Amino acid sequence: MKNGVKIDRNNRVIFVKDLEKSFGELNVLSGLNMDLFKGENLVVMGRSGSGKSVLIKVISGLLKPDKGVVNVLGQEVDKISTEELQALRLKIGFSFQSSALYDSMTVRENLEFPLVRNLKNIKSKEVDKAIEEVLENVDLPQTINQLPSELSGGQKKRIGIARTLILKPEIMLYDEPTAGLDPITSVEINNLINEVQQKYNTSSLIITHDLTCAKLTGDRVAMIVDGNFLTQGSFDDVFNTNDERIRGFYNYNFINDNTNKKLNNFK
Ligand SMILES: Nc1ncnc2c1ncn2[C@@H]1O[C@H](COP(=O)(O)OP(=O)(O)OP(=O)(O)O)[C@@H](O)[C@H]1O
Repeated sequence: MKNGVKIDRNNRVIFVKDLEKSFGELNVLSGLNMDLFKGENLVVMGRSGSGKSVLIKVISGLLKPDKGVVNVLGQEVDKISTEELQALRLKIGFSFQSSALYDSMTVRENLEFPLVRNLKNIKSKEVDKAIEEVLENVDLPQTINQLPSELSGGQKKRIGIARTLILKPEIMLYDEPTAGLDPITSVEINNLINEVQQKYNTSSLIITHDLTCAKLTGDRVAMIVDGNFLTQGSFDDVFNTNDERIRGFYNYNFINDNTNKKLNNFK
């Protein structure tokens, strides 16, 4: 148990079995198996082009698998209707690098948008309450009337996460949550990911190259090599290995990012 978070290993919110996905001659995922348990943060790492984003896209129904089972909250994403998939997606929060805020809208308007678009009958009092609550939870209530241009990179990221959380998703998918942030802000975002896990009881899949992020947020870390998870376990279990493919990933990360190294030693 991490920070009072309970992981229910009898409840798999996502399970992927023997997943295969190719593009022409390129085999990206070849028989991948994955479980995400209720309340768990699972970090998926792997070299650029190893198929991490493809995995997220298959799980969210944006790409069809060639073979295998992809079950999300009890439903097989490639077998359900478009309407069912839309309803399922409402239970999944996407925090992608591309999910930028609308520049011409205030923080309030940015947060209001997903609510009124997805919950047609919501009353304005409920909207106000939800906005207030989510801003408290990301620790930015004072920004409510500001424009994105008036926020720091870290604040924008927090509001982006708030915009996802406002629909109270059961699963969060984070794609490179700390990319482009300075090391201190990255640690703040990592802490926020853990707070979200606690406060919203979400299960999260976190795709990252950032070892500090993996160490701080991951209850379990999995490494994709050659289209499948080569290994998975605690951060220390995964990286405490002589396997050159994993040692290489680890060493390369530190050689190329001394700040991460300092932060990691600091923990
Ligand atoms: N729609 C597509 N059509 C053709 N090839 C694709 C498509 N989507 C992904 N690929 C290929 O699949 C491979 C895996 O891509 P993916 O984006 O999943 O990598 P990644 O592990 O997320 O990389 P990065 O860490 O750089 O984001 C790449 O070689 C990519 O070019």
